[in-house]
Amino acid sequence: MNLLQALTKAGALRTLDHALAQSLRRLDPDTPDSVLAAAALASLAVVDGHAGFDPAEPQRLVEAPIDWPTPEAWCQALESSRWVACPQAGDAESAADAPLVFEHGLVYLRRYREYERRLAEGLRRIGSAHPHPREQADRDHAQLPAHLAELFAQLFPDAATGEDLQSRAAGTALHHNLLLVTGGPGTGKTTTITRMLVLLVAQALQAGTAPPRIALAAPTGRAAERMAESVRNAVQALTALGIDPALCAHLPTTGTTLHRLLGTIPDSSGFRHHADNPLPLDVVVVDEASMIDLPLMAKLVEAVPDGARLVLLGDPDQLPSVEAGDVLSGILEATPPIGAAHGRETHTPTDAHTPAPAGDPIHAQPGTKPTPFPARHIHLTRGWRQSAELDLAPLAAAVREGDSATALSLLRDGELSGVHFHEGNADPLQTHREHLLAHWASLAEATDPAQALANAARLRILTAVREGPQGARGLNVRIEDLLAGTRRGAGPAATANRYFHGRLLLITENSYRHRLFNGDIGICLRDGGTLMAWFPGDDPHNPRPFHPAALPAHDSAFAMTVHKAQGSEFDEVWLVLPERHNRVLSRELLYTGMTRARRELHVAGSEDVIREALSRHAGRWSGLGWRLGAPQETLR
Ligand SMILES: Nc1ncnc2c1ncn2[C@@H]1O[C@H](COP(=O)(O)OP(=O)(O)OP(=O)(O)O)[C@@H](O)[C@H]1O
Repeated sequence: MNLLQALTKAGALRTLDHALAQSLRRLDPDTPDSVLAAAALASLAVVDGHAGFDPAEPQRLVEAPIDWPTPEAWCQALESSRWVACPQAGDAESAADAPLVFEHGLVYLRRYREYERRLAEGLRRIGSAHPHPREQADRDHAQLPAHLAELFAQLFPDAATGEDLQSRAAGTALHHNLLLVTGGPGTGKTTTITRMLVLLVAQALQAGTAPPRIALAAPTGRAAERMAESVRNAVQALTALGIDPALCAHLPTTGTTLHRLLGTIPDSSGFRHHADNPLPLDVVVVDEASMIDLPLMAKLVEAVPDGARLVLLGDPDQLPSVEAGDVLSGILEATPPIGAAHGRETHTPTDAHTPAPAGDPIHAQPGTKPTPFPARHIHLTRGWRQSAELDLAPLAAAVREGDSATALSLLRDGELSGVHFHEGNADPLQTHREHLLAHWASLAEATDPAQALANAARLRILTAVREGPQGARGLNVRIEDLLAGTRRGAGPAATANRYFHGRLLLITENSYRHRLFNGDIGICLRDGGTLMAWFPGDDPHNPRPFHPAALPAHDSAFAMTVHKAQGSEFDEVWLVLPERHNRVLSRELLYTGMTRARRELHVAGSEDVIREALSRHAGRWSGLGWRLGAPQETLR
């Protein structure tokens, strides 16, 4: 049995992966089996979130016992195949007639390799333009013109200590066009960026130029809404600090999704804004950057005009994007954080104003220094969001570090306020039925869709997996059956009566036509005789109604996977882990699930599964870090 047959027999491939391999075989019957299998696996890798596939570690993609070729033999077959391009340089476009690219140890579908190349090129373009050439000598706020230095001190009273990373971030942002601000929940990313925006406005007004055109964006509607709300709160706090309200008035008060920002085109994955029709903006601030996949980030970066700023905010310890990429990790690999950041690398770049000409960082001539990636990164570590109700920080830190002994002891001690461990409980829907059901049943009492959507965010079951007894799909079916039982004159089972008053829905594919996107959550409400599904719109007070039959692909959302919950927060989270280890479990998954909780966290799972999950990283295959010139030791 050859490799492709073995993969098919093991059920490892999707129809699409197999079809790709078969079409190459039809075009050239002499194509070696290992090349056909690599094509199928490169296609499969994308749905698993990878940019490409590593023939040296096929077991990471397919767990079934397969007699894999040796990496050397596989690489050799790939390099000599007519279907596989092996570009000479990371920034060279690959041959259009080869559907596969083999580069730096990864086999890519050409389209994804090109996204990666274009993204790297776009990031370098943004980062290497200097916002204010005449100020290039100014390295930090200490050298700001007096009027700005005064405002800076007002905005960042702790700056004088020299230890305050928030002021470092803002000071850096004044002089660099590509900035990454990372940190866990509540470390002040949005607060810092709001203050930085005030500085940029003041800088422009002082120079007698128009205030910068600023956009706040995020990958999902909910995340965009949360970001705008945080900015509005931060602005309020500034007004209280005595900052001139006229400056704050130039800041945006609403957020938008990346799709909306770029301008969706019905029934197309292209956008209205691109390199030839760039965004009419001077500053683009994007939150939840860890959720952005490779194609979307490439399109965003290409649409950022020359000379504009791009600020990416995110939590690098969260799960990578559901779709192909792990883009934020790749960028961070090439951009170590500036300044002291507990437990992380410290690095103060000396290249702050070295112009960074375009060029291949990897294949530079011997003796020449690779061009440093022209981005700046500040990692914020101090948690500012004090909640008397939920003391999550010590647990989140242990999970992030993969320290299962500490995580388990914190969970078992029960001393963290708001954190509850249901050890060995595989079915909270059984053990805590009344409490959980009371919440979902109450959703049917709302008559106002905006209120119903807000209430829905009070509690959520989050799962690691979709299938199986602890999977989101099975739990939703059971919850719907239970709810059908609680409704008066329930009639047919909920499963038969798919759309019922109070049903929560989760969109599972992007629909540009509806402006509904993967991960959006809505609620079915009956108004008179008509049942409509309501989803958040641009204005949180005015959700948009859809006829359920007209919706793009969707599921129920009483329980949902942690992956789908990225970018959302819920007052009470029930994190339900599978009984047995599953390869999707990782420390990033647990960390992301736990940090979705605002007031109360319940974890249901066993010691073995938690230990196993914390021993694994949710790493993805990606060549972005390498392409951006990351040092070998920082590449995952
Ligand atoms: N320097 C500061 N001084 C006082 N309070 C601060 C400071 N920085 C942030 N905060 C407060 O901490 C809270 C969280 O800040 P912010 O929303 O900016 O964090 P974040 O990192 O963007 O959080 P998330 O990732 O959850 O969106 C806010 O209430 C904010 O007012």
